[in-house]
Order: sequence, then structure tokens, then C-alpha cells
Amino acid sequence: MMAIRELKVCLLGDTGVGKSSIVCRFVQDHFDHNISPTIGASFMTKTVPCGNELHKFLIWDTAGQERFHSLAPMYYRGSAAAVIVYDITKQDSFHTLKKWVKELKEHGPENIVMAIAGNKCDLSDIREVPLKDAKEYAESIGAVVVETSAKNAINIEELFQGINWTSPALLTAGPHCASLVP
Ligand SMILES: Nc1nc2c(ncn2[C@@H]2O[C@H](COP(=O)(O)OP(=O)(O)OP(=O)(O)O)[C@@H](O)[C@H]2O)c(=O)[nH]1
Repeated sequence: MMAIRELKVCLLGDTGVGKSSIVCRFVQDHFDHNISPTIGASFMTKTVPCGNELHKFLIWDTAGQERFHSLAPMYYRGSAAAVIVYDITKQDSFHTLKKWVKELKEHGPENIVMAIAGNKCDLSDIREVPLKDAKEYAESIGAVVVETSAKNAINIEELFQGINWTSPALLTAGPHCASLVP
């Protein structure tokens, strides 16, 4: 018998920052230059061994386009953690990230664990957002931050594994943490 812990996580962030690409790299180890914008949201799972248990990530990848904004609460409300993504080459996307954090604090589940991903770190020569700014901001809201590249498979596993899944908020998250499989 190995315990399986289900970890519900949603991805939020501006359109085009690479949310679907991060999920695709994590779940399928694949990158598509011509990936289409998400319509509504998409759902994927991935199970990975972690110590003497299995972690089953239940991942909601939301659509970043403004016209889908009103759907986001349906996905973040059921999540124990949120990965909020910006594009290190677009200052605007960092601004949008801050708006998501504010919305989560106001309307998200109490104690939702937040992780920030500065994606497209393969393009650091055209960077607009210094890592220092992201670190300072993350610290101010008690979130972890990591720079990722879905394209070059940098820090993608680390992003999902680095979420503080031992947070009391998650341990008390109830039935979805406790099922057992043979
Ligand atoms: N150079 C580079 N390009 C990336 C990276 N991740 C994603 N992209 C590209 O950025 C574009 C947008 O990626 P998506 O994954 O569709 O972005 P999204 O955040 O899911 O967008 P929405 O579904 O509209 O919210 C695509 O052309 C990707 O190929 C990366 O790490 N590096």
C-alpha cells in the first residue's frame, strides 16, 4: 500500500506567459512553439513518487485572455495551491500577476498556497523583470518564486515540487489528501 496524496493546483496569469506550456512540459515533457491559447480552462493530472507516498497533481490550467477572467474563480476556489505565472520579458505580465495575487487574497480559499513562476527564462537577454523584483515581491506575500523555461525544461519539476505541500493549510485540506491505493 502506498499513500496517494491529491494536490489540487491551478495556474493563473496573463495570456501568453506560458501556463499551458509549463503544464505540458510537466505532464508530457513536451514543448510546442505553436500552442493555441487556452479556451476556458483545461485539466491534467500527473502522479509522481515523493518519499514513501505518491503525489497526484490535479492541475487546472486557466485561460489568461481577459474575456475568460470571470471563469477563474471556479478553478481557484477548489485549489489548495495556485501557481501564478508571469513572463520575465514582459513587465505588464508582472503587473497582471500582482492583480491575481490581490484577487486570490480577496476571493480565493483561505490560506491558499501561492507559488510564482517567472517563465521564459531562456529569453533572459530581453528580460524586463529583474529576478530581484520578483523575489522581493514574493517574499512580501509569503510565496515561493522560481524562474522557469517550459521551452528548455528549466525548473519545471522544481516549481511543482517546491510548492510548500506541507503547509498546515494543505494538510488540513481534508478528504482529498487521504485516499489510499494498493
Ligand atoms: N521562449 C519561450 N517561449 C515560451 C515558453 N513557454 C511558452 N512559450 C511560448 O509562449 C507562447 C504562449 O504560450 P502558452 O503556453 O499558450 O501561454 P498561456 O499562458 O497558456 O496562454 P493562455 O492560454 O492564453 O492563457 C507560445 O508561443 C509558447 O510557445 C518558454 O519557456 N520560452
